[in-house]
Amino acid sequence: MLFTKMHGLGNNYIIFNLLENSLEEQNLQPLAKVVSDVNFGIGSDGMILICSSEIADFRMRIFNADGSEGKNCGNGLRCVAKYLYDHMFAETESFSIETLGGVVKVSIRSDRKNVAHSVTVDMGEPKLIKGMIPMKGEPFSTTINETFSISGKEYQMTCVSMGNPHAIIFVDDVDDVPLEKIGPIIERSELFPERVNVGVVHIKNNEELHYRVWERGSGITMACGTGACAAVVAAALNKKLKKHQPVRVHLPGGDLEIRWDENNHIWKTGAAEYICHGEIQINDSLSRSIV
Ligand SMILES: N[C@H](CCC[C@H](N)C(=O)O)C(=O)O
Repeated sequence: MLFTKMHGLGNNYIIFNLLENSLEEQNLQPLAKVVSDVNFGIGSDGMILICSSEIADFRMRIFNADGSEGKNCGNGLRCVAKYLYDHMFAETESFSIETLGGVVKVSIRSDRKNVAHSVTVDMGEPKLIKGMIPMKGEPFSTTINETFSISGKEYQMTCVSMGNPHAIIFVDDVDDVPLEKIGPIIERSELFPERVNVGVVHIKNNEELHYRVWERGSGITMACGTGACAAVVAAALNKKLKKHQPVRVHLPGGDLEIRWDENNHIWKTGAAEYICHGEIQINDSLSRSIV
């Protein structure tokens, strides 16, 4: 099976294009763990399938490194958009992609230096009520800087869904937080029935913030596009940043520009790059591990 490995700010995915591979979509979920596992597969933060859609121009499915299916993936969307445009599946620079978290609109543009494409994605509207995150509690209430005690430690969290769930914690220094310790504890807390992505945020000034993530199903990654959107929403909800202004989000893998617009849509602009193309043989040992 042919694949393309791409990344958005270091958050990297193995992409299988089912528009040109005659692959059975439903049989591929177990492959996510195998291709993500460096010891056995190609090594990545997860796997993405490009599929046909009944309601949009294309459809994207995203699987985390542990094989769980995510409902959205901001960095993955930019990679898929660039791939579809570069490989002429998309005839125009703007098109729509269906995800489990909803349909998003993407637009490709060469960046100012005309060196590499940057991709702008309309990530749609953030969901703020507990029932939509989803998380335990009164389903129509929001979680803004609420204190929760998890495994004996208190965390002040603001929770946002960008089609996938994010718990945001404001800190003085994102690098001074043992995210590899608290991430899995919060991710698997009974507060979140579908688990949660955990992000720590430091507001640098009124136009910039730093963000680090422990991703649901993948652990620490270099960047998280939906998480960066959730971080900007949480900062505005906590009146740490003004709504509607562009915010530069600094992640370990690079920067994203995020804007929460006047129509309640979140816009994300950033790069998407190729890493390699290749072919994976579904031989006996591999097929044994994916059936
Ligand atoms: N781990 C996430 C999916 C990947 C999201 C992230 N890579 C992004 O760029 O948004 C989840 O299970 O919700």
